[in-house]
Amino acid sequence: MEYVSTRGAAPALDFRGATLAGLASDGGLYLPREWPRFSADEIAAMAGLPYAELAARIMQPFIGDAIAPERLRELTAAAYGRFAHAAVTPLVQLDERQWLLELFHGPTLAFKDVALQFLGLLFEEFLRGVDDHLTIVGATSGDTGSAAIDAVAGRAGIDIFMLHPRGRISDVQRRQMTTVLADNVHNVAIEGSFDDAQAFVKRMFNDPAMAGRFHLSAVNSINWARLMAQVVYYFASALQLGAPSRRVAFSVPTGNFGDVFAGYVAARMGLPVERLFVATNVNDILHRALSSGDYSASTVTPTAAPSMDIQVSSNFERLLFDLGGRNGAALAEQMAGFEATGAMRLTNAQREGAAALFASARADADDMAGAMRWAFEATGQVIDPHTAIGLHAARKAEGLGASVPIVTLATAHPAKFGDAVERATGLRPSLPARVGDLFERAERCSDLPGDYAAVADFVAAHATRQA
Ligand SMILES: Cc1ncc(COP(=O)(O)O)c(C=O)c1O
Ligand SMILES: N[C@@H](CCOP(=O)(O)O)C(=O)O
Repeated sequence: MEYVSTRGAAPALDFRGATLAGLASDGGLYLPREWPRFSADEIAAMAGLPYAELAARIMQPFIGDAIAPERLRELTAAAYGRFAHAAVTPLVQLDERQWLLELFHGPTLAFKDVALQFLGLLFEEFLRGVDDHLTIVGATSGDTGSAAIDAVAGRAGIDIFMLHPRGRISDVQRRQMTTVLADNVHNVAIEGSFDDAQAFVKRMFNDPAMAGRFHLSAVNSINWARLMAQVVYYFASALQLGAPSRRVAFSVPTGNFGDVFAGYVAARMGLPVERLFVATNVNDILHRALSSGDYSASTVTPTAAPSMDIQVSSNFERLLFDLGGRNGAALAEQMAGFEATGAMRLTNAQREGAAALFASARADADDMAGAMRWAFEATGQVIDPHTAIGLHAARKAEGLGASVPIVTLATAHPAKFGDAVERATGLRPSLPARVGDLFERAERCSDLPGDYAAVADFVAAHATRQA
């Protein structure tokens, strides 16, 4: 399988190249040249497969001959063997129509583990026996950071630098990163928002002084391999609910548009997805873009769902590229306009294409707390604030046939956001034993100003090997 950049100017790469590169050299994001498709019979034949086997089946067409099928099955078995639930991503029924897809049974309690446990193994696989060293630079609003650090801490041939916005993530999220003291892990708290951190990361990939000197790589969802692994749980849940004979809708708490784009990919591969609900908090650029075509960033407002406090959604570019006829030059121009002014309008083709599958909803603080309360009081489920935003959208969903179930992606364990859950429900969820004595451990983190040069100097000073 060949991968092309959304901005059309970077060289096409194979799966290994796209995974190790992360971001394309023209500033674009890699996508497969075409979508592999499964027939209804092929999808039906996947029903009942163990998760690791299903993952290998779904991902093989994207990976091609970069990894042999037997080896891929070994890697997925190792990645998903670390999950605390035998089903890996179990489904829980809330009422006749509403379901939760629990994605937080991995080591760091958020959906990011599903892709990052696998990506850590992929990096190791691709670096084995070659003289190479990766300098991973990432940005996190709380969950990607801990999942990526867990996946690569102590691995040979890798340094990881993880930027988070100081004071804007929960204590559990921060400690899950800063208490990992492996030599190859560097946590950096910057002054500013997640968007600032993400902008520094992207700038570094396009800074010859850094990209020419280090083999930079990405663990954020700008890396295609992240999204590919997230496609699997759409298939897993839909199959359990009767796909391919039955259509299924999903409601996805959304920030960087990675998770919901994985749902779009599942639909392009043949999964009968009736609708994808893009659920945002008050940082609602995606809701505005999908409902009125206005993609304009404003200041990030801190909320009780901090992982979704995002205004510049990296993966939206992938959707605009795919819906806009895959014209890299036109998209590069559209994105350059956005980068210069902070605003852009979707074209008619992009709006109409999106409207065929996506709908959107925005939840404010009361909506979010209300959904947490409803889940607890009506169904006995304690859910986290991000999941609550998805559930709010799912419960408001209109225009779906009576037989269509709605699956809300439960993206984080409620104990990661204990204060907000307790405020809404009166119950404080306890941390699962697998995260250990998080609050007893020492922390290590460097504070930096919200300044690109300071971040680049820090990475250059601490990276252990140049390219
Ligand atoms: C708990 C949680 N829910 C939802 C999201 C949004 O996912 P995405 O950025 O893929 O849209 C994130 C962060 O990405 C998150 O950490
Ligand atoms: N919510 C994320 C933000 C980064 O998203 P990613 O999926 O692009 O890595 C986080 O928790 O860090």
